[in-house]
Amino acid sequence: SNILKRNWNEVEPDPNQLRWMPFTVTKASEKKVDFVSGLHTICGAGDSKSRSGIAVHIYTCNTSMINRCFQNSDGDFLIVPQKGEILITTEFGKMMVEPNEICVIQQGMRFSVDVFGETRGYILEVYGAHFELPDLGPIGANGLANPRDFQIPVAWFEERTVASGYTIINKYQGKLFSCQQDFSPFNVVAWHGNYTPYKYNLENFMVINCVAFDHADPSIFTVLTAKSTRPGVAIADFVIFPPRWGVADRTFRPPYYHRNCMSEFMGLIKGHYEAKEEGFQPGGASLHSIMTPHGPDFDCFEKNSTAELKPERVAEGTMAFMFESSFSMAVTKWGLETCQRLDKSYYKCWEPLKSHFNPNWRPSSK
Ligand SMILES: O=C(O)Cc1cc(O)ccc1O
Ligand SMILES: [Fe+2]
Repeated sequence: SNILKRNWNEVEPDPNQLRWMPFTVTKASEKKVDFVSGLHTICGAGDSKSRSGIAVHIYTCNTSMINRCFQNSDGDFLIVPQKGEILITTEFGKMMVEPNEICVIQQGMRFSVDVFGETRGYILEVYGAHFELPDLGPIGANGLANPRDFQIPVAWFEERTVASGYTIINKYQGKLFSCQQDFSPFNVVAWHGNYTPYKYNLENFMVINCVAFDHADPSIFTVLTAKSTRPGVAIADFVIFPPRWGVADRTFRPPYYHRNCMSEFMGLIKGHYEAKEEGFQPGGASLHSIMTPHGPDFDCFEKNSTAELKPERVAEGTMAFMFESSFSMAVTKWGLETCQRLDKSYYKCWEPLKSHFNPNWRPSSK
């Protein structure tokens, strides 16, 4: 696997807007790749040793893990399947996780992944913090991701001897180690407590959006957050762009053009992202780094500069998401070179932008 080996300085920093075409899934007939051998680190920052930082990984695989399991000693994994469901066996039981669902496997939990064909997804890893629901503030008692919709495994065990050897793979300080034993580690008969893996279906997200004017900060779409010690500044937020109604008056409804103090790594589970109908594809990704300008492409800008502002469905049939972090992320050599999926013409999507500013325009007195 292409797990980050040593540091975040393998390649020169690149502040440009970056976009990746869908990451390649190797065919099983060419080469068998399982969840662990198909893990690739694309970007991140910080360090698991000081318990501070994050990493974003892409997994692409075609084969189940057989008599092997994985344990991450460095942090928690938030897994976002994009293609193919994954059956995760953990010490707590099993979870089937499909695209449009997400799951969290915390630090140290051993798990094995079965797949059922070509499989791809995204992983947000945080060192030294756990994911939690965001504070709802003035939203109050309920909304966004509700606790009732999180599912945890039912205890399941096997007492299985593996004479040929069962391999435990341990990610420790960014490197993979392995050891062998002659039995399955999933021999936990019962458990209690609340340190468990869990999954969540993104369809259950109770979307809150602007109903008067202006474009709400997408933090309103936060599903889970890994908080830092500074209130309001997350280590990382997992944010989604679900199907919803757009009704704002006197407003350019798509995402605004902006630079900001967060790194925005985006992926697409299905459909089209509202700010980029073309080019940003399911199974691909983009990274807009701290203070790097970005926003809708030319086509989106033109369409929405003249569109009549009637109520309309936004993002129907799609699910884009963002790993948003206060860390300034480095991109790995795999991300920039080895994967060969970098879209070198990404910047061209903004080149035709024209100014529509008319200094003589006045609000009409209707
Ligand atoms: O950049 C993006 O596409 C993500 C995003 C969406 C939005 O609606 C407002 C701000 C923002 O960063
Ligand atoms: Fe943004």
